[in-house]
Amino acid sequence: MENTLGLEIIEVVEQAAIASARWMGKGEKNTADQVAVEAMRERMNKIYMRGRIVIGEGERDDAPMLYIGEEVGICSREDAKDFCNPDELVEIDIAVDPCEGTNLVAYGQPGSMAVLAISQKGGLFAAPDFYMKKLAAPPAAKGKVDINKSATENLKILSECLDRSIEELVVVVMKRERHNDLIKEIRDAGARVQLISDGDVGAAVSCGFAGTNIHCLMGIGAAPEGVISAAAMRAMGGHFQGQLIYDPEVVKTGLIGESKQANIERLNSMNITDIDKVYDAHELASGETVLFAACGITSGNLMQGVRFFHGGARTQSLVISNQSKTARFVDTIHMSGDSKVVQLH
Ligand SMILES: O=C(COP(=O)(O)O)[C@@H](O)[C@H](O)[C@H](O)[C@H](O)COP(=O)(O)O
Ligand SMILES: [Mn+2]
Ligand SMILES: [Mn+2]
Repeated sequence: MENTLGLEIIEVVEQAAIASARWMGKGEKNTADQVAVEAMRERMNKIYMRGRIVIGEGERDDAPMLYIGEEVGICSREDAKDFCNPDELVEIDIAVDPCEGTNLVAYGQPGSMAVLAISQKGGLFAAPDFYMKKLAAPPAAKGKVDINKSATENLKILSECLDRSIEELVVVVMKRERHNDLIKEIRDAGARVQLISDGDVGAAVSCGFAGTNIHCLMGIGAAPEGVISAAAMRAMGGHFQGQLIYDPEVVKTGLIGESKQANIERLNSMNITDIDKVYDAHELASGETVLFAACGITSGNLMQGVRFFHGGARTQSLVISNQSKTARFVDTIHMSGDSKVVQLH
């Protein structure tokens, strides 16, 4: 699966990032999102595959979505039998966030990306559009930190695993009212907090790499983003745990359904009966092959954002594969038809 898809999915995230980056700093988050969705869909539909979107986006804010259940790829077309041999066909599931950090793009802030995760059919947890409590940490702390432990305990464990003092640790937390106590606890324990307004996929994946100066992600973000983050961490051997949050009182933003009871019923109707289950990366991204691909829209810890020149653009992407055990950074110059200049820097 990886060999045939690897290069093409880079182009999928590249095209989404380029489209969205044209709206960087324009204050129009829905447009930045919509153009990314359209570019991602258009490029995915040119791939020789039968793909199904298991995680799309847009339910929360009526954004234009690659909708859940949407079939993508040449081999999903009605006339697919003319091009695709069913015996050779691999059916894949895809989780997408064409513009992760729409606010970041709209306001020209760092850390936005076009991102997706791919696995065999059934290989990605079809997370509902709920919130998720998350804990991400470097490979050295995998299975040692635990979302059921307090932040203070986890920081002690992390400090031992990474062989550095708690004061030398940086924990990313989304700046939300719901995290006020968590932030205080982390600071009281001696660690430093990096507050982000949006974009917890980038923060989670940053924990997987030494040298990003991010050692942990704690707190509550969205569940779909949790699955995409888990795919990356599964592929690179980092720690990721997620627990669905269904009580609006905990989330505080109010964007989580009408009531706790209604949310529980919704989860049950989706066959999620163990509603407090803590999922690890292998459960959220359980397929034999897991691929994660992202392309920077605005620059962040992991990737540079899109840089335009005379109609062309330069992008930086990251593809992580559990099969080849690679984290591949891809730097691409996209030349427009009549480029007079192919800009190197
Ligand atoms: O920041 C985020 C926004 O994602 P997007 O809508 O694709 O631009 C995500 O990274 C967060 O995980 C999540 O969506 C957020 O925490 C949920 O929103 P909020 O209610 O503002 O906390
Ligand atoms: Mn997102
Ligand atoms: Mn998004």
